[in-house]
Amino acid sequence: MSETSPISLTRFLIEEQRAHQHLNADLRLLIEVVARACKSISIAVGKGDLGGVLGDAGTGNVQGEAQKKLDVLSNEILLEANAWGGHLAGCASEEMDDPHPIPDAYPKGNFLLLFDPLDGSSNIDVNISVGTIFSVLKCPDGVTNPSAEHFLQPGTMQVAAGYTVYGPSTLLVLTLGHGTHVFTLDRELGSFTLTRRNVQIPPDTREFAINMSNQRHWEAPMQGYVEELLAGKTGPRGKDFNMRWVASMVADVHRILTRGGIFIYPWDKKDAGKPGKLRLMYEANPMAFIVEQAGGAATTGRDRIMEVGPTALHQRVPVFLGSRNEVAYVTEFHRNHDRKA
Ligand SMILES: O=P(O)(O)OC[C@H]1O[C@](O)(COP(=O)(O)O)[C@@H](O)[C@@H]1O
Ligand SMILES: [Mg+2]
Ligand SMILES: [Mg+2]
Repeated sequence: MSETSPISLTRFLIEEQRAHQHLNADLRLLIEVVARACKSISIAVGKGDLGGVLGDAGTGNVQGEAQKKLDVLSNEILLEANAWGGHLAGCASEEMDDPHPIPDAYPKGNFLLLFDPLDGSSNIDVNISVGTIFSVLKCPDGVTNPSAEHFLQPGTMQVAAGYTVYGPSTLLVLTLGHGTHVFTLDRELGSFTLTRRNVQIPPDTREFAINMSNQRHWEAPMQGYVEELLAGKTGPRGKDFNMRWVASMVADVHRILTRGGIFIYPWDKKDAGKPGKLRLMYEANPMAFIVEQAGGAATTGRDRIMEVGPTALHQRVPVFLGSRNEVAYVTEFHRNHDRKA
C-alpha cells in the first residue's frame, strides 16, 4: 500500500492503538460505533423534508427545551447503535433526564458515553449546518450499573471526545488525547477518511463568535471586552475584528479549528439563575478537550473548563474557547475585574 493511500477511520484507530498503550479494542469499537451512528444521522439530516424529519417533535427535554424530530431521532440512533457492542457501561444524553442503562440482555463494558445528539437544533429547519458532540469517560472500577454520580467526572478525565458537522460535507473531528484530527465522510464509500492530522488552531485571531443580541444582559467584564473588540484599529487592541455566529456550536467551533477565532457563550442576566447556556458534560467538556488538543484554550471566563468539578449531569457553564492568546486575554480581563471588585 502506498504511503499516500487514504487513511480510513478504522486504520487510523488501529494505528493509534499500536502507538498508545491506553487505547484498547473496546475504545476503538466505541468510536467506530459512534461514527456509524453519525453516518445514519447524516443521512437523515441530508434527506430533510423528503425524509419527514424536519419540525417539532411536540415533546420537551429535561432542559425545558422543545425537542425537534431530529433531536429525538438522533438520540434514538445513538442509543440503539451503542446498546449491544459490549463496550459501554452506560450512556447519558442532553435529551434524557437520567443516564440510560445498557439492557441486561447485552454484555457491559468499561466506558461511559455522553452526547449532545443534535447540536444547533434551531438550524435544522433552515438547512444550516448542525452536528453531534460526544465525550467518553471511564466507568469507575466495580460499577456495573452507573448512575448520574458516576458520570460526574471533570473534563480532564475524558479519554476521547469528538463532534460531527453535517454541513456541505460531513466531518468527524476526533481526539483520543494525542492531537485533534479531522475525517471527511466519503459518501460513495460510506466511510470516514482522515483529511487533516494534528490540526493546530492559530494562537492569535481577529474573529469572534458571540450572540450579540444578549449584550444588554452581560456582566461588566464582558461588556468591556467586547467594547474593545468593536473599537477596532483605533481602540486598545489596535486591530479590526470580524464577527461570525452560526448558532450551531459545532459549526462555530469548526470554523475556529480551521482558521482561528474565539467562541463565547457567557453567563448573562437574562436568566440569572442559570450559570450559562451550554452544557458542561455534553458540549463544553468535549469541545474543550478537542480545542486544547489542537493547541487552543477553553475557560469559563475565569477557570479552565476541563477542571470544573461537575455537580449535576445537565449542569451549564459559560464557555470561552478558541485561539489560546485571545482566550487568555479575555480570561485575564475577567480575573482583573474580579480582583478590582
Ligand atoms: O440561539 P443562541 O442563543 O444563539 O444559542 C446558540 C447555541 O445554542 C446551541 O444551539 C445549543 O445546542 P442545542 O441545539 O444542542 O440545544 C449551540 O449549538 C449554539 O452555540
Ligand atoms: Mg448543543
Ligand atoms: Mg442538542
